[in-house]
Amino acid sequence: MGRAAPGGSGGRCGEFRGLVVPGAARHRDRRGCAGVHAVRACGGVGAQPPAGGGPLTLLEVRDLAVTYPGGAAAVRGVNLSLAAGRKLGLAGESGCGKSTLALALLRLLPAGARVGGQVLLDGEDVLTMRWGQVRAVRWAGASIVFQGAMHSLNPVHRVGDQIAEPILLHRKATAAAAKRQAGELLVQVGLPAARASAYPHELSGGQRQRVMIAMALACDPRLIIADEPTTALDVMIQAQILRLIEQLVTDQELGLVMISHDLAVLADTCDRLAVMYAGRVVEEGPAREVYENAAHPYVKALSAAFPRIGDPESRFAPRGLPGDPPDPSALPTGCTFHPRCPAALPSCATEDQELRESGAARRAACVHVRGAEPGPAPAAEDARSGT
Ligand SMILES: Nc1ncnc2c1ncn2[C@@H]1O[C@H](COP(=O)(O)OP(=O)(O)OP(=O)(O)O)[C@@H](O)[C@H]1O
Repeated sequence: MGRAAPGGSGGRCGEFRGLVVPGAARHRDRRGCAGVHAVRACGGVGAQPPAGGGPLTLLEVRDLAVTYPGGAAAVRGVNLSLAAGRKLGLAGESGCGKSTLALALLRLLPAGARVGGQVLLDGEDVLTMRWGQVRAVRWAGASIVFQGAMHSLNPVHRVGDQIAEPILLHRKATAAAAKRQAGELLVQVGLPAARASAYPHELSGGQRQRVMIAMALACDPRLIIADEPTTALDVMIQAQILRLIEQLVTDQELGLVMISHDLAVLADTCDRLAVMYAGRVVEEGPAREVYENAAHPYVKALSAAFPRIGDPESRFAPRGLPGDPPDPSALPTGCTFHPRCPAALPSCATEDQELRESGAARRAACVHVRGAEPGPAPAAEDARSGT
């Protein structure tokens, strides 16, 4: 494994919420900067467009691996690709490595975590950028919305000030301009601008999550990473927040990586779905197809665990998956799912499986999937056509 992660910042606002997508040819800017020059002026670094002149892949994750001190292999060889304006869902049981992957994308892992592979944002490898460069470009390219807004917002600062802070820091805006923009952002996420003067405890859970989304949008990112953004919310508010995120992604042509343990939510919200088990992606493809017709036994079991409207059997008796995910510091040999797999063959205890084609723009890592030879992740453009 490669590099040790620099110390993660647990700090608030300007310290921890984003990375610029450098050289963004189509970078939009609503608040003071324009185009690639603006990205540079705001701290970004330039990247050349692809030689063939094809569409820019917004995010490309290559062979990403993360091991925590003590040997927990939390992410193992993950490849993902995302184009602007597309939504990728990342699912899996608790402990399968979803949040670790999200933190690795933004170089927010705790000190001591070992990271290997590449995280390319518009072609620039975030993992090899100088630390100062990463800090310099945070917020304006990619930003993250964490679950549990109450814990992410500072309870003693007004929400408007918290939204304005990254604008002040990274846009070098005046206090008056940052305040005005914070109000505009609140309106954009469906709250009155006057709520800027509220403290977090004066808002409902759904309103706080809207504030978090406003903060994530503060510096015009091109990529949003939403880690369980609706976990603590009731179903009605959850639906509103999901629609809001979807609308923002579509209207502003952002890329979205949404993390959830809830396959049904991801199938509803995202174009593509990648399901992780024990640190690896075990199935990937068009979201609704993967959810409704999974190829991997783990994904089949996971999707059967959710009740479906119109399917009385599943509605009244959603099936669980016996057993627990393995300890990432003592993974089983062969296919890591084999101890729990209802379809395991004797060879699964010794032979690992790589992702291979399991249908149009679909891949799964299972001995029962008899597709083409294992290959790289579909390119962003394939991902577009696969939905
Ligand atoms: N700082 C850490 N040090 C050591 N191990 C860690 C650390 N953070 C996470 N892990 C381990 O890495 C594995 C993956 O954890 P991670 O939080 O990424 O999973 P997850 O899929 O996001 O789970 P959840 O859905 O519960 O948030 C787990 O086994 C966890 O115990």
